[in-house]
Parts: sequence; C-alpha cells; structure tokens
Amino acid sequence: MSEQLPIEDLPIWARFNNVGLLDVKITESDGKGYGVVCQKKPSTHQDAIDKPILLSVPRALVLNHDAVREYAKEDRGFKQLLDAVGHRSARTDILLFLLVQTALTSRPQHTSVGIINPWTNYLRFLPRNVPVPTLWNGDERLLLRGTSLDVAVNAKMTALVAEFDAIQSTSSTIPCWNELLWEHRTVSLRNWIQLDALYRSRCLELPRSGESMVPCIDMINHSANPTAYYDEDDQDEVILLARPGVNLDEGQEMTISYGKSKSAAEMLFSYGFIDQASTIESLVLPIDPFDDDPLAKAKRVGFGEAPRVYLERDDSGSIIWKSPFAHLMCVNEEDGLEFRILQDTYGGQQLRIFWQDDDVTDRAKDFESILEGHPLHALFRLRAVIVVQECLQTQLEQARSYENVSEPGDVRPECVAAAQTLRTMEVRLLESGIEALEKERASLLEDETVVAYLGSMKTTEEGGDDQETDEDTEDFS
Ligand SMILES: C[S@@+](CC[C@H](N)C(=O)[O-])C[C@H]1O[C@@H](n2cnc3c(N)ncnc32)[C@H](O)[C@@H]1O
Repeated sequence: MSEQLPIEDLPIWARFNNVGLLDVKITESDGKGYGVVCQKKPSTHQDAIDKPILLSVPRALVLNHDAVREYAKEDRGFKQLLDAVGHRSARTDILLFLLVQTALTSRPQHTSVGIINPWTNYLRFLPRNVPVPTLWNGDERLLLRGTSLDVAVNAKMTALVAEFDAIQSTSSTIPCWNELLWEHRTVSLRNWIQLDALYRSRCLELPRSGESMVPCIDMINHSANPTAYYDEDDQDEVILLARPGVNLDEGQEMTISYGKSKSAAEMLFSYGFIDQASTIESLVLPIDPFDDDPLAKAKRVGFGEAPRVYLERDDSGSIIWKSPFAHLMCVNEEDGLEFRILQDTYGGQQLRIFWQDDDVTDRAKDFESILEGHPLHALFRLRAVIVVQECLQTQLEQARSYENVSEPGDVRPECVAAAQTLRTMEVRLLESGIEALEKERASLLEDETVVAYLGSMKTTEEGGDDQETDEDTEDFS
C-alpha cells in the first residue's frame, strides 16, 4: 500500500466528494485509532428540526456489492478481472475492488488498467493496523489457545491464503492485471489480510442497502452507551444523527453501537477489542461425531454445515444451549435414522436423511425439534446432554491449561490483555454451562421413559453378560 495520508487532510477529500462533515471532525481518539468528535453543539437541519444531522455521505460513495457491480459496468478491465476471479461472494468482490484500489494508489506509471475513483484515495486515510487477530503475529495468535477463537482464526488464515492464491494464479494469466498487480509486486497477501480486516471492522448494516462500507461514517467508534446512529435519508444519503435525548457538547466523541448481540469472541474477531459492557455471554464450539459411529460421515455430510454447540447466558442469567448436530449424533438406525442416496432429475445423486421414514434433510438444522414428538425423546435428549457436557468439559480443561502459560515471544500487551479477557469470559460461561447440563442430566435420569429404558437395557445385559456393571449400563445412554 502507498503511504498513509494524514487524517488532517480528510476534510479536503470530503469536500471534493460532497461528504458533509457538519459540526463534527475526524481526529485521533484515545487508544481507539481515529474517531468522530463533535466540533460544536450541533445545529438543526432544515428537514429534521429535532434531528440534527452530523455527517452526510452521498450514496455514490457507498461501497457494497451493487456498487462493485456498477463499477464493473464502467470499467471493462475490472469486469474482466471480476468475471475471471470474482462472483464468489459479496465480500470477496468488494475485497477485490479494494485490492485494485490499493494497487492503483501505487500504480506503476506505464500501466493503463483501472479507473481512479474516490475510494482509491479514501483507502489511503484508513489505518494500516486493525487490532483483529488475523493481523496479530504468529506468537500473538498463540495467545488464543484454549479459547473458541483458536480454531476459528487459524481456519480464517487458511481461507485468506487460499482466496489470495486463487486470485493471484488466475489474474496473473490476464496480461494487463498481471502487470498492475503482480509484475511489480504492487500487492501482497498482507494487503489481502489487511483489506479483509478493514472490511470486517468497518462494514455497517444499512437499513435499505444492507452490508456496506461508508466513508467517514466508518470512522465512528463503538460504545455500550452510544450517542449517535446512522440511517439512509430520502435524498439518497447515508447520514449520522444524534440519538434522541442526547445533548452533545463540543469536543465530545460521537459513538454508535456495533451491535448488542455479539459475543466477546465475535467482537475480538471482527473489531479487535472486547467491550464487556455490551457483549452477550455466548460461545460457539465445534463438535465432532463419534469416531466409532459408522454413520459419522453421512451425518456430517447430510447435516450440511459445520457441527457446532451454541451456549449462551440469557438476560435472566439462565444458560441456554443448542446443538442440533449433537442430537443427530445421538440417534442411529435402531432408533429410526436412515440415510438414502436419491437420484435427482438431472442424474445427480443426493444424500437424504430419513427419520421414522420421513425425509427430514431440509430440516436437519432443526434436529432437536424433529426428535421432540418421539416417545423416547427424553432418552435422546439425555444422550445429547452427555455429549455436549463432554464437549464443554474438554474446552474448559483446554482453556484452564493455558491460563497460566507465560506469554510466548514477541507479543503486544494489548493482545495479551484481549486474549486474557476472552479466556476469562469463556471459562466463566463454560463453568456455568457444565453446571446447567449437570442439572438437566440429573433430571432426565429421573424421567420415567429413561428409567424404564435403562431398566430394560440392564435386564437384557444381565441376561447376556454377567460382567457388565451398572456404570457401563448408564454410560450407554
Ligand atoms: C469502524 S472503525 C472506527 C474507526 C477507527 N477507530 C479508525 O481508526 O479508523 C472500527 C475500529 O475502531 C476501533 N474501535 C472502535 N470502537 C472501539 C472501542 N470502544 N474500544 C476500542 N477500539 C475501538 C477498533 O479498532 C475497531 O476495529
């Protein structure tokens, strides 16, 4: 990337591009990078007397999937690139656009491809370092061991490398793009990782236009008690407004909420910080089918998404958990589960999941409710409870084993602190989760269908093999 532009020059860029920095300025904010500060008590806007507009951005500057498609209509070269390596997701198309802008800022003089637009220069104002873990160094990422982000961040790094390699290998076969992007090493994997971090940490969910990057409004920081909010007005602009009842003073930092339902792990992953005042206590963990389950592969493929356990503490302090896959893991052919390969109309084959002879493939994500009407539901639930409890226990042991490990090598104190906060929050939730599951297990063991089932199993086993103990019988559940 070419040299970063000083934030003091942003008002000039804003004026050229019709961005209204009304009563606000963008400046350094203590420990949070840049921020938006109220310059004088906001004046009222003619169209909204009681809603002072603090910042307005023309729609033409909003960057989202539609904007990238529009840009491709004007720039045939970019369309060629997009057709060759894009159209995989909105995110990758937007990152591709930003990668090209990055290259254009340090364009070798003789290249002709690529059209300069307002984002080419805006990108030069954005911070090079975003504190998200994908931009932590290898030693810093080790700090995440024992947290739910360990696997997630490693998987993300692998995905970023694969995305970048695919773009490089295909686009280097197009001479003009090879010249701009690769011949002079204008962009690198580091740029791709930076752009991914910028996108994730600066994307806003606009009420009408959906996920978008909006210049200048993306300079506003988060608070659990925000003073401002953004909206889209009838003049086709994205605007920043003071929240009703908020009295802004000169010099006061404006803040918005980045969302109330994000976990600590999501906040750290997407934004690089954890605000304990606004995160919900929740956790997502991977879960693996039993090694000795002959249907393990079919269950994984048929389920159609990564098997997970979701754990959350709700507003009243109660623990809620959910894991449709754990329920699927715990039923088998003898319970009424079946997998069939069906031929589709195009001659292809499809793996379908059947439960009690009903095709439930399209409802697999809701396998917990599928089991609900069954007479042995309590027994299936008990099996799932045991599986999930074990999963939480393993994660808790891992988290604890890294609690007092001394920090490896070259690590920044802010990364140590963020990883520590995450681990502490996750340990607390895991402990509560295990306790709640223990109570549920005890109560299910008293359920009359479970008692009857376990009793019948015991009788059968005593008849067949005198060596079996009560404990073995219980484990079977
Ligand atoms: C949308 S940008 C906001 C502008 C940003 N501060 C900048 O320098 O460009 C989001 C980033 O700002 C920082 N940030 C925002 N709110 C924060 C907060 N409450 N505490 C710490 N960092 C914050 C984080 O680095 C986050 O990834």
